[in-house]
Amino acid sequence: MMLVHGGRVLDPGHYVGEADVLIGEGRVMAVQAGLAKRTDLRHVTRIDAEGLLVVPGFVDLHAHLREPGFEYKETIATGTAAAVAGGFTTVCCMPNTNPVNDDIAVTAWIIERTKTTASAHVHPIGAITLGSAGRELADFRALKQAGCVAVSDDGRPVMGEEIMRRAMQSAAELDMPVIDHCEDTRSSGCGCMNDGPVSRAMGWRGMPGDAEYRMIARDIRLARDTGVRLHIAHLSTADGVEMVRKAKMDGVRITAEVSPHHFTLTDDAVPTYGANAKMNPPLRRERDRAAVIEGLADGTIDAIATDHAPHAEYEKQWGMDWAPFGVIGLETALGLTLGLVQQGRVTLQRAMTCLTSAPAAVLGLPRGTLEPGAAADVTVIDPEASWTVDPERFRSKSRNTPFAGWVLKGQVVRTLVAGMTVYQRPETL
Ligand SMILES: NC(=O)N[C@@H](CC(=O)O)C(=O)O
Ligand SMILES: [Zn+2]
Ligand SMILES: [Zn+2]
Repeated sequence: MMLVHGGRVLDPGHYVGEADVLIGEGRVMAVQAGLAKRTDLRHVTRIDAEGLLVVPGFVDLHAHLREPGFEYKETIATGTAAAVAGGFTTVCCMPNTNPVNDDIAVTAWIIERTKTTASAHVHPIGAITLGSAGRELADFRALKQAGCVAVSDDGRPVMGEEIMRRAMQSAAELDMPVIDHCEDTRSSGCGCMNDGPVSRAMGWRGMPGDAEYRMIARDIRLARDTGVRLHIAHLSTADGVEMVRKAKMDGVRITAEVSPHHFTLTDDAVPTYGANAKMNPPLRRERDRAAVIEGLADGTIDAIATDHAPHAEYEKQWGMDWAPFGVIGLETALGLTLGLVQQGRVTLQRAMTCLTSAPAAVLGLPRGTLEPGAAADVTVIDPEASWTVDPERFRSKSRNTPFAGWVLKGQVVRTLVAGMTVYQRPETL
């Protein structure tokens, strides 16, 4: 048994206040004030959390762990090591690996690899179409049975309306969420950043915001027809937020996520950070950034997801036109999220909800909670600690972040997965 004592527990929806957390056999046994004083618990291993915040381990419902196939960018081992260093104890991994996770053999392989190499829970996401090529549906029933928690062709939008409709019908029957990378490639084409004054000033090809808008509009219509649970990935535009808000009011089963880079940066940052600020969807305008923050605050956007997308340094050196899209995010998500809290844009409770119980609820996972009986996945945070982002210290294999050198306030001190310490802040910081 183990006792995390003296901290301020913030378990969204269940418990907020000073309390001790008792852990046994990998599960939460009790969350209660005064446990540390009980004589029968005198000999239990203790973790001092005084002055610290104790929260459920974060759930990332959108990350790219790159294994199998792109082990030079990331592996399940390094990606989950980065996760727990960032306070995440559950990671859902996108299927754009090589081979694509469109087949139970790949799903089984990922789950097996997780057992032997991962420091966090990993839930695979299966592909919508074979090879994510947009032509033939994968076997969702088999993928679900093998352990996939959702389906997505993330990175490759499903352009064909008829195949997306059939995908949603099939997913609805199985009650599997469809995670939607909303991009109409007819307008985003070969762009490398947001279309607007900055792209024009730089002479870089733009990706207009309406590429997102058009796809969200189509898929809300299909979701309404099919009754599927539709989850919008990495929402980036004001118009997109408005559409999700309206669909929710209309009773469509829709949820959405935003990534820390989209609520922190705008396309004004692209000339400074270059390819390390190249991602899909691209950083947008200030109006869009304000809208996604507003959406987070009012519940239109359910969850914060990292879209951790590691790429090798040499690939990012190919420059704006040729570098692959994507930035890493597992190790900076907490600091950037707390930035919103420090600026008074969202409450601490809302921020923690968006990292824990809300993403778990989107996928129906029994995680992101400290309720007695739940797995003892616990993150201990020092909300006052300021630290400088140094990509050389990342656990991730990749370094592609625009936040190098940024000073963030709020740091993970310790992470437990199923009651075991899997990360501890290094002494020398
Ligand atoms: N977000 C990105 O810019 N890149 C992702 C794909 C994706 O999430 O669409 C990747 O796999 O690198
Ligand atoms: Zn995507
Ligand atoms: Zn992604």
